[in-house]
Amino acid sequence: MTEPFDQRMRGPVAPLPLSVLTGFLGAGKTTLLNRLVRDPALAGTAMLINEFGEIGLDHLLVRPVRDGVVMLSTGCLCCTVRGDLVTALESLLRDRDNGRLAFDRVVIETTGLADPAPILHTLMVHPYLVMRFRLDGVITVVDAVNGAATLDAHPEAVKQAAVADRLVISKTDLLDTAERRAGFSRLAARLATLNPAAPQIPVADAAPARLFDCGLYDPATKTVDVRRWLAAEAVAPPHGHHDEHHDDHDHDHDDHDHDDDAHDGHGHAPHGHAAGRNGHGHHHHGHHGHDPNRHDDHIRAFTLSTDEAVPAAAFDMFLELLRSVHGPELLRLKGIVKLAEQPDAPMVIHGVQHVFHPPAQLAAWPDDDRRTRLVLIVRDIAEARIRELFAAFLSAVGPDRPDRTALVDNPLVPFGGIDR
Ligand SMILES: Nc1nc2c(ncn2[C@@H]2O[C@H](COP(=O)(O)OP(=O)(O)OP(=O)(O)O)[C@@H](O)[C@H]2O)c(=O)[nH]1
Repeated sequence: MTEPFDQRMRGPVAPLPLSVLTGFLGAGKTTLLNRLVRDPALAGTAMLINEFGEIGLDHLLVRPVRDGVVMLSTGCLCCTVRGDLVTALESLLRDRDNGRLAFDRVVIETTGLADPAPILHTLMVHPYLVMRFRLDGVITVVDAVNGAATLDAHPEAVKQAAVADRLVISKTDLLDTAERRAGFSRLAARLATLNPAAPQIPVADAAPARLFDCGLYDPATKTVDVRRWLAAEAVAPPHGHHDEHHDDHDHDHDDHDHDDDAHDGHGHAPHGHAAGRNGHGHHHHGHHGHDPNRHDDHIRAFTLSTDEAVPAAAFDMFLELLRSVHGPELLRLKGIVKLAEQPDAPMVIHGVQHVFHPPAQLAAWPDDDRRTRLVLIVRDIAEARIRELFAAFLSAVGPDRPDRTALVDNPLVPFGGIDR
């Protein structure tokens, strides 16, 4: 049997699932959380609510039923209170360990302005927290009516959507005119382009079963579920010669029906959902683009996969180059990797920008698909460059080959200057 996420975590205390709930100001995070805390399925959930500004109104709204609500009122979670986040999580754990609080899940609601990356970083690199929590996923609330304008105006909002594991579409009840519905169709297509792997869940359907347990570890089966976690099938196949711009999209029909289950990749539906999208070969925005500098035109999701096993040292170098050269633009990377040294015990990796969760090695491949698969969400990096770099590090390329030597010797070269 495979062990949960990280075999080093074997021991008396299983890591607790932790979800990050984000979404721009006014998107409807608190409204959603208020509903969720009443759900019996979340009875054992501690909520951490980050407040922006001095007056903590949110805690008045969220029922303090579970005794697990902790307020962070020192400002924006992303920049000023990561220390507070650590302290708050540590104190939650202490209370739990001492029997003062009972909970088996944590949800952190960020402020609307927060860049979720530093929060994820805190959780991925803190030596104690990384042992006690496993990141279950990022849930991003997007307003069905105002979402598009928000994406246009705020790069943080685009990033929040791009790093999500689940997108919750709020205010769908306000889609009461043909114009709004048309606008929403475009928004949905736009979100599917930004983040094809994240199911879009109308808020009315946003039950705990569809929002939580999207991490690598599946509590239902008590095993890792790489396929569900990676959702690589939902991400568009290689775009061939296309570059990172999407201006070649000529479809204007909308195949995203958000009122049914087709978009929920959770549980048993992910493949139908993925196949439906992949049928189109690539994703399309619809025709909403009057601003050529839209933030999301800079973001794209794609997968790298190979049958070849890659030497651990070469893979490390590949990641190191990605991180050092394009860390800030590497919004998210998830993957399962076949190492040459141990091809039967794949490595699972997960990164947000330049920060990576400690890699976990699985005891065995979770299913028949034994390829290395990486899902990347990047901003302003040409997919072709990364494919080139990846190819250069595969085992077929000998360590003595000049192109790899050039890559290793000069990390600034590969994204610009390799002549092949
Ligand atoms: N009609 C409608 N209104 C909603 C919905 N969700 C939220 N709202 C309203 O939108 C406003 C903002 O909702 P909040 O839940 O406070 O949003 P938030 O994301 O927590 O906002 P911040 O804390 O400011 O970041 C409130 O007036 C809500 O009543 C929805 O699904 N439908």
